[in-house]
Amino acid sequence: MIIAFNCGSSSIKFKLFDKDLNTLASGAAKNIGEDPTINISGAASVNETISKDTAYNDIFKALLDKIFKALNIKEDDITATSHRVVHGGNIDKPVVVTSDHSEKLKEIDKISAFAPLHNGSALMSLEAVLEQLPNTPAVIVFDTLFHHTLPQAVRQYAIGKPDHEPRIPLQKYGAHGLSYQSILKIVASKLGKKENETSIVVAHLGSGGSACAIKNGKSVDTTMGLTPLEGLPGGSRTGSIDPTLIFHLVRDVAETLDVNGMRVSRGEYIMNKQGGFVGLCGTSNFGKILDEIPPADHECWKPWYEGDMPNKYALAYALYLDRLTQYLLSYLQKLSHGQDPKNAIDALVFSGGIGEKSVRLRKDVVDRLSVFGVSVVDSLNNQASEQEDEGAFALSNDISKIPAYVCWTDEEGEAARQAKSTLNV
Ligand SMILES: Nc1ncnc2c1ncn2[C@@H]1O[C@H](COP(=O)(O)OP(=O)(O)O)[C@@H](O)[C@H]1O
Ligand SMILES: CC(=O)OP(=O)(O)O
Ligand SMILES: [Mg+2]
Repeated sequence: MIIAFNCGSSSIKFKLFDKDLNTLASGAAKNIGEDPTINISGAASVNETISKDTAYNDIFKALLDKIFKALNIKEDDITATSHRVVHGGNIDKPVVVTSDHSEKLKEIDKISAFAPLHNGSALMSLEAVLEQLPNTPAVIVFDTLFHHTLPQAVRQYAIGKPDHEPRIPLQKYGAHGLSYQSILKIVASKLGKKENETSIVVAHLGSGGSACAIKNGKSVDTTMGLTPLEGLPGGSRTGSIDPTLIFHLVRDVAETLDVNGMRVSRGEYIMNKQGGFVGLCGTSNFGKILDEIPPADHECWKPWYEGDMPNKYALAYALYLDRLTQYLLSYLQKLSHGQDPKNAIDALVFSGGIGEKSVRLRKDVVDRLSVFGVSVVDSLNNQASEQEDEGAFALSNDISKIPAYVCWTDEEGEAARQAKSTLNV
Protein backbone atom coordinates (compact mmCIF):
# COMPACT_ATOMS: atom_id res chain seq x y z
CA MET A 1 0.00 0.00 0.00
CA ILE A 2 1.04 3.61 -0.59
CA ILE A 3 0.01 6.54 1.62
CA ALA A 4 0.06 10.03 0.07
CA PHE A 5 0.13 13.09 2.31
CA ASN A 6 -0.89 16.56 1.17
CA CYS A 7 0.11 19.30 3.61
CA GLY A 8 -1.85 22.40 2.55
CA SER A 9 -2.06 25.75 4.30
CA SER A 10 -5.35 25.02 6.08
CA SER A 11 -5.57 21.26 5.74
CA ILE A 12 -3.60 18.00 5.82
CA LYS A 13 -5.15 15.47 3.46
CA PHE A 14 -4.20 11.84 2.95
CA LYS A 15 -5.23 8.87 0.85
CA LEU A 16 -4.30 5.23 1.26
CA PHE A 17 -3.95 3.25 -1.99
CA ASP A 18 -3.48 -0.40 -2.87
CA LYS A 19 -0.64 -1.37 -5.20
CA ASP A 20 -2.77 -0.58 -8.27
CA LEU A 21 -3.58 2.86 -6.86
CA ASN A 22 -7.20 2.10 -6.00
CA THR A 23 -8.23 4.26 -3.05
CA LEU A 24 -8.73 2.24 0.15
CA ALA A 25 -9.23 5.08 2.61
CA SER A 26 -8.94 8.85 2.79
CA GLY A 27 -9.24 11.64 5.28
CA ALA A 28 -8.03 15.01 6.42
CA ALA A 29 -7.38 17.45 9.18
CA LYS A 30 -9.26 20.55 8.00
CA ASN A 31 -9.78 24.16 9.08
CA ILE A 32 -6.34 24.34 10.67
CA GLY A 33 -6.00 27.79 12.24
CA GLU A 34 -9.77 28.20 12.79
CA ASP A 35 -11.72 25.17 14.15
CA PRO A 36 -9.67 22.08 13.27
CA THR A 37 -11.34 18.71 12.72
CA ILE A 38 -10.00 15.28 11.80
CA ASN A 39 -11.99 12.85 9.70
CA ILE A 40 -11.14 9.51 8.13
CA SER A 41 -13.33 7.38 5.92
CA GLY A 42 -12.75 3.95 4.44
CA ALA A 43 -12.38 0.74 6.43
CA ALA A 44 -13.06 2.79 9.57
CA SER A 45 -14.62 6.15 10.23
CA VAL A 46 -13.24 8.90 12.47
CA ASN A 47 -14.81 12.35 13.06
CA GLU A 48 -13.26 14.49 15.76
CA THR A 49 -12.72 18.12 16.59
CA ILE A 50 -9.38 19.21 17.98
CA SER A 51 -8.39 22.10 20.14
CA LYS A 52 -8.02 25.41 18.28
CA ASP A 53 -4.44 26.18 19.31
CA THR A 54 -2.96 22.76 18.49
CA ALA A 55 0.24 23.30 16.46
CA TYR A 56 0.30 22.09 12.81
CA ASN A 57 2.93 19.49 13.59
CA ASP A 58 0.92 18.08 16.50
CA ILE A 59 -2.19 17.94 14.31
CA PHE A 60 -0.19 15.95 11.76
CA LYS A 61 1.05 13.53 14.45
CA ALA A 62 -2.50 13.07 15.77
CA LEU A 63 -3.75 12.36 12.24
CA LEU A 64 -0.91 9.91 11.57
CA ASP A 65 -1.63 8.07 14.80
CA LYS A 66 -5.34 7.80 13.93
CA ILE A 67 -4.60 6.60 10.39
CA PHE A 68 -2.49 3.70 11.70
CA LYS A 69 -4.83 2.79 14.56
CA ALA A 70 -8.23 3.25 12.92
CA LEU A 71 -7.22 1.54 9.68
CA ASN A 72 -5.19 -1.10 11.50
CA ILE A 73 -2.08 -0.58 9.36
CA LYS A 74 1.21 -2.35 10.18
CA GLU A 75 4.58 -0.99 9.16
CA ASP A 76 5.13 -3.84 6.67
CA ASP A 77 1.85 -3.07 4.87
CA ILE A 78 3.27 0.18 3.48
CA THR A 79 5.53 -0.01 0.42
CA ALA A 80 6.04 3.75 0.12
CA THR A 81 4.81 7.10 1.34
CA SER A 82 4.42 10.13 -0.89
CA HIS A 83 4.62 13.73 0.31
CA ARG A 84 3.44 16.89 -1.44
CA VAL A 85 6.01 19.64 -1.00
CA VAL A 86 4.83 22.85 -2.64
CA HIS A 87 8.18 24.43 -3.57
CA GLY A 88 10.97 22.47 -5.17
CA GLY A 89 12.68 25.39 -6.91
CA ASN A 90 14.29 23.94 -10.02
CA ILE A 91 14.35 20.33 -8.75
CA ASP A 92 13.22 18.43 -11.82
CA LYS A 93 12.06 15.08 -10.45
CA PRO A 94 10.63 13.54 -7.28
CA VAL A 95 13.19 12.96 -4.51
CA VAL A 96 13.38 9.67 -2.60
CA VAL A 97 14.36 9.83 1.05
CA THR A 98 14.91 7.01 3.50
CA SER A 99 15.88 6.92 7.18
CA ASP A 100 19.32 8.10 6.12
CA HIS A 101 17.79 11.32 4.93
CA SER A 102 19.03 14.30 6.86
CA GLU A 103 21.38 15.82 4.23
CA LYS A 104 18.79 15.61 1.44
CA LEU A 105 16.11 17.12 3.63
CA LYS A 106 18.42 19.95 4.68
CA GLU A 107 19.02 20.74 1.01
CA ILE A 108 15.28 20.85 0.27
CA ASP A 109 14.63 22.83 3.45
CA LYS A 110 16.81 25.64 2.04
CA ILE A 111 13.91 26.39 -0.31
CA SER A 112 11.33 26.51 2.54
CA ALA A 113 11.56 30.31 2.82
CA PHE A 114 9.91 30.47 -0.63
CA ALA A 115 6.76 28.67 0.55
CA PRO A 116 6.58 29.75 4.18
CA LEU A 117 3.07 28.38 4.88
CA HIS A 118 3.83 25.02 3.28
CA ASN A 119 7.34 23.61 2.88
CA GLY A 120 8.46 23.74 6.51
CA SER A 121 5.33 21.99 7.77
CA ALA A 122 5.45 19.40 4.99
CA LEU A 123 9.06 18.56 5.83
CA MET A 124 8.32 18.35 9.57
CA SER A 125 5.46 15.99 8.73
CA LEU A 126 7.76 13.92 6.56
CA GLU A 127 10.21 13.57 9.46
CA ALA A 128 7.35 12.32 11.65
CA VAL A 129 6.51 9.68 9.02
CA LEU A 130 10.16 8.62 8.71
CA GLU A 131 10.26 8.18 12.49
CA GLN A 132 7.21 5.92 12.35
CA LEU A 133 8.27 4.06 9.19
CA PRO A 134 12.11 4.12 9.22
CA ASN A 135 12.43 1.33 6.64
CA THR A 136 9.90 2.62 4.13
CA PRO A 137 11.00 4.86 1.23
CA ALA A 138 9.36 8.27 1.23
CA VAL A 139 9.02 10.16 -2.04
CA ILE A 140 8.83 13.95 -2.12
CA VAL A 141 6.73 15.24 -5.01
CA PHE A 142 6.72 18.93 -5.90
CA ASP A 143 3.97 21.32 -7.01
CA THR A 144 6.50 23.44 -8.87
CA LEU A 145 7.53 20.63 -11.24
CA PHE A 146 4.40 20.97 -13.39
CA HIS A 147 5.28 24.59 -14.16
CA HIS A 148 8.81 23.94 -15.46
CA THR A 149 7.36 24.49 -18.93
CA LEU A 150 6.50 28.17 -18.29
CA PRO A 151 7.81 30.32 -21.16
CA GLN A 152 10.76 32.55 -20.30
CA ALA A 153 8.81 35.80 -20.66
CA VAL A 154 6.21 34.52 -18.16
CA ARG A 155 8.76 33.09 -15.73
CA GLN A 156 10.89 36.26 -15.63
CA TYR A 157 10.06 39.27 -13.41
CA ALA A 158 10.78 42.77 -14.71
CA ILE A 159 13.64 43.46 -12.35
CA GLY A 160 17.44 43.47 -12.51
CA LYS A 161 19.89 40.92 -11.12
CA PRO A 162 20.21 40.44 -7.33
CA ASP A 163 23.33 41.77 -5.57
CA HIS A 164 23.99 38.35 -3.98
CA GLU A 165 23.52 34.69 -4.90
CA PRO A 166 19.92 33.84 -3.95
CA ARG A 167 19.15 30.22 -2.93
CA ILE A 168 17.08 29.80 -6.07
CA PRO A 169 16.70 32.07 -9.11
CA LEU A 170 14.14 34.81 -8.35
CA GLN A 171 11.48 33.90 -10.92
CA LYS A 172 7.93 32.56 -11.18
CA TYR A 173 7.59 28.93 -10.05
CA GLY A 174 3.83 28.56 -9.55
CA ALA A 175 2.15 26.02 -7.25
CA HIS A 176 -0.78 23.55 -7.14
CA GLY A 177 1.11 21.57 -9.79
CA LEU A 178 0.00 18.15 -8.53
CA SER A 179 -3.56 19.41 -8.69
CA TYR A 180 -3.17 20.72 -12.26
CA GLN A 181 -1.51 17.50 -13.38
CA SER A 182 -4.33 15.40 -11.90
CA ILE A 183 -7.01 17.69 -13.40
CA LEU A 184 -5.36 17.53 -16.82
CA LYS A 185 -5.43 13.74 -16.65
CA ILE A 186 -9.07 13.54 -15.50
CA VAL A 187 -10.40 16.16 -17.95
CA ALA A 188 -8.43 14.79 -20.93
CA SER A 189 -9.82 11.34 -20.23
CA LYS A 190 -13.35 12.75 -19.88
CA LEU A 191 -12.97 14.51 -23.24
CA GLY A 192 -11.44 11.42 -24.85
CA LYS A 193 -8.29 13.35 -25.73
CA LYS A 194 -4.58 12.81 -25.22
CA GLU A 195 -3.11 14.93 -22.43
CA ASN A 196 -0.61 16.51 -24.80
CA GLU A 197 -3.44 17.61 -27.07
CA THR A 198 -5.57 19.08 -24.29
CA SER A 199 -5.74 22.83 -23.66
CA ILE A 200 -7.64 24.05 -20.60
CA VAL A 201 -7.94 27.00 -18.25
CA VAL A 202 -8.17 25.80 -14.65
CA ALA A 203 -9.11 27.64 -11.47
CA HIS A 204 -7.92 25.75 -8.38
CA LEU A 205 -9.73 27.64 -5.62
CA GLY A 206 -8.90 26.41 -2.11
CA SER A 207 -7.54 28.21 0.94
CA GLY A 208 -4.83 29.19 -1.45
CA GLY A 209 -6.23 29.78 -4.92
CA SER A 210 -4.51 29.89 -8.28
CA ALA A 211 -5.32 29.63 -11.95
CA CYS A 212 -3.37 27.97 -14.72
CA ALA A 213 -3.37 28.10 -18.51
CA ILE A 214 -2.50 24.66 -19.89
CA LYS A 215 -1.73 24.47 -23.61
CA ASN A 216 -1.36 21.01 -25.14
CA GLY A 217 -0.73 19.52 -21.70
CA LYS A 218 1.86 22.11 -20.64
CA SER A 219 1.59 24.92 -18.10
CA VAL A 220 2.11 28.17 -20.02
CA ASP A 221 1.00 30.59 -17.31
CA THR A 222 -0.08 30.45 -13.70
CA THR A 223 -0.95 33.05 -11.09
CA MET A 224 1.28 32.01 -8.18
CA GLY A 225 4.85 33.22 -8.44
CA LEU A 226 8.21 33.04 -6.71
CA THR A 227 6.10 32.10 -3.69
CA PRO A 228 2.44 31.04 -3.40
CA LEU A 229 1.57 34.62 -2.39
CA GLU A 230 1.29 36.09 -5.87
CA GLY A 231 -1.94 36.15 -7.85
CA LEU A 232 -5.36 35.52 -6.36
CA PRO A 233 -6.27 36.46 -2.80
CA GLY A 234 -6.81 33.42 -0.58
CA GLY A 235 -8.20 32.54 2.84
CA SER A 236 -5.50 34.58 4.57
CA ARG A 237 -3.21 35.63 1.70
CA THR A 238 -3.32 39.04 0.06
CA GLY A 239 -2.52 37.75 -3.41
CA SER A 240 -0.98 40.38 -5.67
CA ILE A 241 -0.87 43.85 -4.18
CA ASP A 242 1.40 46.75 -4.97
CA PRO A 243 4.60 45.35 -3.40
CA THR A 244 5.41 48.69 -1.78
CA LEU A 245 2.08 48.79 0.12
CA ILE A 246 3.49 46.60 2.86
CA PHE A 247 6.23 49.15 3.63
CA HIS A 248 3.52 51.74 4.28
CA LEU A 249 1.23 49.35 6.17
CA VAL A 250 3.62 48.35 8.94
CA ARG A 251 6.83 49.55 10.48
CA ASP A 252 9.61 46.96 10.94
CA VAL A 253 8.57 45.06 7.82
CA ALA A 254 11.85 43.15 7.79
CA GLU A 255 11.87 42.16 11.46
CA THR A 256 11.65 38.36 11.64
CA LEU A 257 9.13 36.29 13.59
CA ASP A 258 9.13 32.61 14.50
CA VAL A 259 6.50 30.75 12.43
CA ASN A 260 6.38 26.97 12.95
CA GLY A 261 10.09 27.02 13.77
CA MET A 262 11.00 29.16 10.75
CA ARG A 263 12.09 32.81 10.64
CA VAL A 264 9.67 34.81 8.50
CA SER A 265 9.69 38.60 8.04
CA ARG A 266 6.78 40.49 9.59
CA GLY A 267 5.81 41.83 6.16
CA GLU A 268 5.67 38.38 4.62
CA TYR A 269 3.80 37.02 7.63
CA ILE A 270 1.12 39.72 7.40
CA MET A 271 0.67 39.22 3.65
CA ASN A 272 0.35 35.45 4.13
CA LYS A 273 -1.67 35.26 7.35
CA GLN A 274 -3.60 38.50 7.78
CA GLY A 275 -4.68 39.25 4.23
CA GLY A 276 -7.24 37.73 1.88
CA PHE A 277 -10.67 36.89 3.31
CA VAL A 278 -9.36 37.08 6.90
CA GLY A 279 -8.09 40.61 6.33
CA LEU A 280 -11.22 41.72 4.50
CA CYS A 281 -13.96 40.17 6.61
CA GLY A 282 -12.39 38.32 9.55
CA THR A 283 -12.97 34.74 8.35
CA SER A 284 -11.23 32.42 5.91
CA ASN A 285 -14.43 30.38 5.63
CA PHE A 286 -15.80 30.94 2.13
CA GLY A 287 -19.07 29.22 3.12
CA LYS A 288 -19.63 31.97 5.72
CA ILE A 289 -18.96 34.66 3.08
CA LEU A 290 -21.54 33.05 0.78
CA ASP A 291 -24.08 33.01 3.63
CA GLU A 292 -23.64 36.73 4.30
CA ILE A 293 -23.70 38.22 0.79
CA PRO A 294 -26.86 39.60 -0.85
CA PRO A 295 -28.59 37.38 -3.43
CA ALA A 296 -27.48 37.48 -7.05
CA ASP A 297 -30.38 39.78 -8.08
CA HIS A 298 -29.53 42.46 -5.45
CA GLU A 299 -28.87 45.88 -6.96
CA CYS A 300 -25.31 46.01 -5.59
CA TRP A 301 -24.28 43.51 -8.27
CA LYS A 302 -25.69 45.55 -11.18
CA PRO A 303 -23.35 46.25 -12.76
CA TRP A 304 -21.15 44.25 -10.44
CA TYR A 305 -18.02 46.35 -10.90
CA GLU A 306 -19.72 49.64 -10.04
CA GLY A 307 -21.94 48.71 -7.10
CA ASP A 308 -21.40 49.90 -3.52
CA MET A 309 -21.04 46.82 -1.38
CA PRO A 310 -23.52 46.61 1.51
CA ASN A 311 -21.21 44.69 3.86
CA LYS A 312 -17.62 43.45 4.26
CA TYR A 313 -18.52 39.96 3.03
CA ALA A 314 -19.98 41.35 -0.20
CA LEU A 315 -16.81 43.40 -0.68
CA ALA A 316 -14.62 40.32 -0.16
CA TYR A 317 -16.74 38.36 -2.64
CA ALA A 318 -16.76 41.15 -5.25
CA LEU A 319 -13.01 41.62 -4.94
CA TYR A 320 -12.41 37.89 -5.33
CA LEU A 321 -14.65 37.75 -8.40
CA ASP A 322 -12.87 40.76 -9.86
CA ARG A 323 -9.38 39.27 -9.51
CA LEU A 324 -10.43 35.78 -10.54
CA THR A 325 -12.25 37.00 -13.64
CA GLN A 326 -9.27 39.13 -14.62
CA TYR A 327 -6.90 36.14 -14.58
CA LEU A 328 -9.32 33.77 -16.29
CA LEU A 329 -10.08 36.26 -19.06
CA SER A 330 -6.39 36.79 -19.72
CA TYR A 331 -5.74 33.03 -19.85
CA LEU A 332 -8.67 32.42 -22.21
CA GLN A 333 -7.26 35.20 -24.38
CA LYS A 334 -3.75 33.74 -24.24
CA LEU A 335 -4.81 30.22 -25.18
CA SER A 336 -7.05 31.49 -28.00
CA HIS A 337 -4.16 33.44 -29.50
CA GLY A 338 -6.04 34.69 -32.52
CA GLN A 339 -8.01 31.47 -33.09
CA ASP A 340 -11.69 30.94 -32.37
CA PRO A 341 -11.69 29.99 -28.63
CA LYS A 342 -13.95 27.05 -29.54
CA ASN A 343 -11.09 25.46 -31.48
CA ALA A 344 -8.26 26.49 -29.16
CA ILE A 345 -9.63 25.72 -25.67
CA ASP A 346 -11.11 22.40 -24.62
CA ALA A 347 -12.55 23.44 -21.26
CA LEU A 348 -12.75 25.90 -18.40
CA VAL A 349 -12.38 23.93 -15.17
CA PHE A 350 -13.32 24.77 -11.56
CA SER A 351 -11.59 22.91 -8.76
CA GLY A 352 -10.36 23.17 -5.15
CA GLY A 353 -12.74 23.40 -2.16
CA ILE A 354 -14.42 26.63 -3.37
CA GLY A 355 -14.51 25.71 -7.07
CA GLU A 356 -15.89 22.25 -6.33
CA LYS A 357 -18.55 23.40 -3.85
CA SER A 358 -19.74 26.91 -4.68
CA VAL A 359 -22.58 26.90 -7.24
CA ARG A 360 -22.91 30.68 -6.84
CA LEU A 361 -19.26 31.46 -7.52
CA ARG A 362 -19.16 29.26 -10.64
CA LYS A 363 -22.27 30.93 -12.02
CA ASP A 364 -21.02 34.45 -11.26
CA VAL A 365 -17.62 33.76 -12.83
CA VAL A 366 -19.06 32.20 -15.97
CA ASP A 367 -21.50 35.12 -16.41
CA ARG A 368 -18.50 37.45 -16.45
CA LEU A 369 -16.73 35.35 -19.08
CA SER A 370 -19.65 35.45 -21.50
CA VAL A 371 -17.55 37.48 -23.95
CA PHE A 372 -15.85 34.14 -24.68
CA GLY A 373 -19.22 32.45 -25.15
CA VAL A 374 -18.86 30.36 -21.97
CA SER A 375 -22.14 29.45 -20.30
CA VAL A 376 -23.46 26.90 -17.82
CA VAL A 377 -26.83 25.19 -17.52
CA ASP A 378 -28.19 26.15 -14.08
CA SER A 379 -29.58 22.69 -13.34
CA LEU A 380 -26.21 21.08 -14.11
CA ASN A 381 -24.36 23.68 -12.07
CA ASN A 382 -26.74 23.04 -9.14
CA GLN A 383 -26.28 19.28 -9.39
CA ALA A 384 -22.51 19.40 -9.77
CA SER A 385 -21.57 20.02 -6.17
CA GLU A 386 -23.51 16.92 -5.10
CA GLN A 387 -21.54 14.62 -7.41
CA GLU A 388 -18.59 14.56 -4.94
CA ASP A 389 -15.46 12.94 -6.32
CA GLU A 390 -16.92 11.95 -9.66
CA GLY A 391 -13.86 12.98 -11.65
CA ALA A 392 -15.10 15.72 -13.95
CA PHE A 393 -18.71 16.87 -14.29
CA ALA A 394 -19.92 18.98 -17.25
CA LEU A 395 -21.74 22.22 -16.38
CA SER A 396 -22.48 23.32 -19.96
CA ASN A 397 -24.43 22.10 -22.95
CA ASP A 398 -23.53 22.54 -26.64
CA ILE A 399 -24.47 26.24 -26.62
CA SER A 400 -21.31 27.03 -24.67
CA LYS A 401 -18.36 27.73 -26.97
CA ILE A 402 -16.01 26.50 -24.28
CA PRO A 403 -17.51 23.84 -21.99
CA ALA A 404 -17.21 24.45 -18.24
CA TYR A 405 -16.51 21.58 -15.85
CA VAL A 406 -16.11 20.92 -12.16
CA CYS A 407 -13.20 18.59 -11.51
CA TRP A 408 -12.52 17.03 -8.11
CA THR A 409 -8.81 17.45 -7.88
CA ASP A 410 -6.81 14.39 -6.86
CA GLU A 411 -3.51 15.73 -5.58
CA GLU A 412 -3.00 12.64 -3.42
CA GLY A 413 -3.66 10.29 -6.37
CA GLU A 414 -1.13 12.19 -8.46
CA ALA A 415 1.38 12.17 -5.58
CA ALA A 416 0.97 8.39 -5.23
CA ARG A 417 1.27 7.87 -8.99
CA GLN A 418 4.55 9.83 -9.10
CA ALA A 419 5.90 7.88 -6.08
CA LYS A 420 4.95 4.56 -7.67
CA SER A 421 6.64 5.38 -10.96
CA THR A 422 9.72 6.86 -9.24
CA LEU A 423 10.23 3.71 -7.15
CA ASN A 424 9.03 1.36 -9.86
CA VAL A 425 6.81 -0.55 -7.39
N1 LIG B 1 -19.64 24.25 0.99
C1 LIG B 1 -18.69 25.15 0.68
N2 LIG B 1 -18.97 26.21 -0.11
C2 LIG B 1 -18.01 27.09 -0.44
N3 LIG B 1 -16.74 27.02 -0.04
C3 LIG B 1 -16.40 25.98 0.74
C4 LIG B 1 -17.33 24.99 1.15
N4 LIG B 1 -16.68 24.07 1.92
C5 LIG B 1 -15.39 24.47 1.99
N5 LIG B 1 -15.22 25.61 1.28
C6 LIG B 1 -13.99 26.41 1.15
O1 LIG B 1 -12.98 25.64 0.50
C7 LIG B 1 -11.69 26.13 0.94
C8 LIG B 1 -10.80 24.95 1.28
O2 LIG B 1 -10.52 24.28 0.08
P1 LIG B 1 -9.40 23.16 -0.02
O3 LIG B 1 -9.12 22.96 -1.46
O4 LIG B 1 -9.81 21.98 0.76
O5 LIG B 1 -8.23 23.95 0.70
P2 LIG B 1 -6.72 23.68 1.01
O6 LIG B 1 -6.30 22.43 0.28
O7 LIG B 1 -6.08 24.88 0.45
O8 LIG B 1 -6.60 23.58 2.47
C9 LIG B 1 -11.95 27.05 2.12
O9 LIG B 1 -11.89 28.38 1.68
C10 LIG B 1 -13.38 26.71 2.50
O10 LIG B 1 -14.01 27.80 3.13
C1 LIG C 1 0.12 26.33 -2.79
C2 LIG C 1 -1.06 26.40 -1.92
O1 LIG C 1 -1.53 27.46 -1.63
O2 LIG C 1 -1.55 25.22 -1.49
P1 LIG C 1 -2.86 25.01 -0.58
O3 LIG C 1 -3.98 25.60 -1.35
O4 LIG C 1 -2.98 23.52 -0.43
O5 LIG C 1 -2.63 25.71 0.71
MG1 LIG D 1 -4.89 22.35 -1.21
